[in-house]
Amino acid sequence: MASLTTRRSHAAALHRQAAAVIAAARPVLDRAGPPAAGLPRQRDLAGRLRAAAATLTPGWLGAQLDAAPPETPLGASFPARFVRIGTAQPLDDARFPALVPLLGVGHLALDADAGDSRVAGLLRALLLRLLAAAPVGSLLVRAVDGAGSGVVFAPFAPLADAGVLPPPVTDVGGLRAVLAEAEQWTGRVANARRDDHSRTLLLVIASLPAQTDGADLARIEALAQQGPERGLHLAVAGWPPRPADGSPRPPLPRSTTVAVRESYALVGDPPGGFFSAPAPEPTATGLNAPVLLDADPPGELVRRVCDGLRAALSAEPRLRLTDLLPAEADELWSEESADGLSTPVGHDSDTSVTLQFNDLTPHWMVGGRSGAGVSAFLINVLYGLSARYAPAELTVYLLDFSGGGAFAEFVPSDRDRSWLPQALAVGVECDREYGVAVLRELDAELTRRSVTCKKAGVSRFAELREEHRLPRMLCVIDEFPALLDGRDALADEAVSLLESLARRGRSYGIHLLLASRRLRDVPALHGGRESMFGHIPVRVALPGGGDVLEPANDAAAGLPVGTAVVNTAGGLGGPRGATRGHERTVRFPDPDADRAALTALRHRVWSARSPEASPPRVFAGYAQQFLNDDPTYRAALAGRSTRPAALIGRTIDVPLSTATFPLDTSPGRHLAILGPSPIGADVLEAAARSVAAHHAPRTTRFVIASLVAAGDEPAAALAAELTQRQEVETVDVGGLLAALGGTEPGYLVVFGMDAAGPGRLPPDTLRSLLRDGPGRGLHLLSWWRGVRRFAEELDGDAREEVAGMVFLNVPGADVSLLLGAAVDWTPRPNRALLHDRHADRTTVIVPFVRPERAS
Ligand SMILES: Nc1ncnc2c1ncn2[C@@H]1O[C@H](COP(=O)(O)OP(=O)(O)OP(=O)(O)O)[C@@H](O)[C@H]1O
Repeated sequence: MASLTTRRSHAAALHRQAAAVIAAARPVLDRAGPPAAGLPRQRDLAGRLRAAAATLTPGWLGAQLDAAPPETPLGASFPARFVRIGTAQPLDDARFPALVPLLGVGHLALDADAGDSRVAGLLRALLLRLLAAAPVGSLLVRAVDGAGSGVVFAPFAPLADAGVLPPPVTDVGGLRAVLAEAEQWTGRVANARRDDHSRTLLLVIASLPAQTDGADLARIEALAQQGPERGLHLAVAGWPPRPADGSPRPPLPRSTTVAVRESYALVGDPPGGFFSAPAPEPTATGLNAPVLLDADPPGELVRRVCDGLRAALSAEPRLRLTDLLPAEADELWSEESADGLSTPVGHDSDTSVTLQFNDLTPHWMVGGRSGAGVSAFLINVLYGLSARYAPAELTVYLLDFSGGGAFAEFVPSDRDRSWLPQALAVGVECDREYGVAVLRELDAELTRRSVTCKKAGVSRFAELREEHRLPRMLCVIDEFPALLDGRDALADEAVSLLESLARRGRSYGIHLLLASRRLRDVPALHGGRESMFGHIPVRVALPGGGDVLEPANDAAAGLPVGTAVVNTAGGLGGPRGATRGHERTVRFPDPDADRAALTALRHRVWSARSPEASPPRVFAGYAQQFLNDDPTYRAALAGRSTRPAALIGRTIDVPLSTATFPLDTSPGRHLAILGPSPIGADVLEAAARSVAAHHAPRTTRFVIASLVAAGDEPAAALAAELTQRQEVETVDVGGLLAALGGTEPGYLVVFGMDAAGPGRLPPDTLRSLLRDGPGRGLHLLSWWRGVRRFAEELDGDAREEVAGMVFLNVPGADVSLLLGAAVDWTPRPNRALLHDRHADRTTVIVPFVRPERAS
């Protein structure tokens, strides 16, 4: 980047030049008089205005973009006080470029949004001119495209990685994040010494997102009011917005307005000035000539400029992951964790910046907008730690709620069998239930360690380590706010577990690394020491992640991708300009750019594991579960089981234990699977097969009936398989009615029992089977497609008569009604709710499905 002094003197020269041109143009305009002054004079005037425009908008700022591509080098025409937006055409044969003042002066507001292709084209032309003219890296752009899902800015996508123009935001949440960043930006520049005033933020709004409300619009207006002196400028399409509540919005403060008409546009007066001559008084008439807006620049030209900017920006040497790892020659796992864990997270200039998980800085929180590199930062930290600390020194739990699958590389897969030996449990696309199960496990470990500490009479982990070789434990939770979502018992439990770990973890070597891209949704982030976040001293703000810092700390405003503000004092700021020992801005590497090194390191670490090491326990939210893979089922098949039980699926806990429903002799020990989903047939089939496996061959019998088409195939397959081990009878509805009154021990397995027809199941027979059957070893396993039919057949006594229920796609309200208690359940694919009335337990499970459903 050119030195500040050179740039400043270049800017001053251009400014002097521009002032001279304005001075020269004024008498020309003054002499011109009203447009009726005669055609030759107007042609002459247009000629002189063309010449003035050439001086005011040199290079990219005024070039014809559709003609031969400009050869002008990038970054050569700043400051861009004026920029061309089109061609004014007072007469058929008299034209001159239409310029508006923008950077350093005000804003641009177009009354149509980018749904009008001319507006979209103009925004792209404007953006191209400004990006190409500005010294590389000095102009940062934030883009909003509510109606167009971001397509307006698609040609500029290559700039995202360079940090110049992150992917456009398209919803109201994104708009608010961008506004917050712009507000921080204006605050930052207001506090800055003049030297810091070297970058400009341009906010381009192609269209406002749906649900933008009055408060958002007021924020845009306030930014427009304060922006020009503070390095913030706006180009807003679709302003004034059409009022939803009937109150019209005023023009955007300090802006040049452009009214888009059928075949041309009208340009209003620039902020603080008039186009009309001051005779006798200037009047606000705007530019007295229709303007053809600049057309969409050729894609090839945009590509060339973006590539040029990327190349220029990457001229600064990029950090590589290997810069954060121990030197190749060093042994793996050479560090001890008694006093803490430490790893470099990036470089501040040439100096490596190291962070620690220790007594002083026990927990970290990372924030950034989506796409800002949150996953990249976490991956760097995990590789940095796993190269330095052996599994005996460090164990990690990884929970990913972001849906990004960033931790998938740490678990074995078909393509790569390696895993991270320090990882104990990994939740890929987690459920909250799984997250809470992991936190419970950590909390239990914390309690165990506190007892050990008491016994040993010590209060610090480092002292405990002198007696016991315990590893430090790190729990990384990507998108942790997902755990706190919802106002239910699970969210309450998650909060209290996180609080307990945040408060007490430091003394017992248990650490949290929390990350999120939507921290603005988390209340109490700055609630002081009494809040859980008050116990998280290390704050890492990536681009758009200023929320992790104290509200008055604006250090993260305008960070490009690949950089982060690292603060070890809970996000606290301090006087700008003063050296802040607790806060550094670092560059960090993109691990994706170094895939080969990453894979090599993972294999090295994996190969160094102990021969007894087992892979981490993995919970993949999307993974289906099959009875044949279940350890409890296998044990039953091998004769290692005691009591008969129906196996329904896998519980969402750390070991993924089998969800079972024991079938003992208590009245009501029957299982009803409820919901229209055809998975009901799968669950019933698994339940029946697993029950059969619990009995020695030829010691029980099954009566199987399928009353619905969706049950025919599973019923036939079940019958075929069970016949090999037990006595099996397949019956139709008549046979079923007879079997209901039977007394022999065994199992009635009914697919689609609701289809027996209203009133066909004799109530007394059914009730006596439900009550007395288990005592005689007779159980009913059934799938009902509708909860209502089930409740009707059982005459309102359903929950008394049938102790086990599995709910599939049944709404939470219906479940609560049936169970007579409020239940927090939202039906979703690959999940079911298992209720065992006798055990007083209701759990979310992953139900077993038939192997044919494997996806
Ligand atoms: N240090 C870096 N320098 C340059 N580019 C980077 C850097 N870190 C990450 N990136 C790039 O930024 C993009 C987003 O990175 P990453 O997936 O880590 O972000 P994220 O915040 O987790 O995003 P998401 O919300 O999509 O999960 C990727 O294309 C990545 O290659």
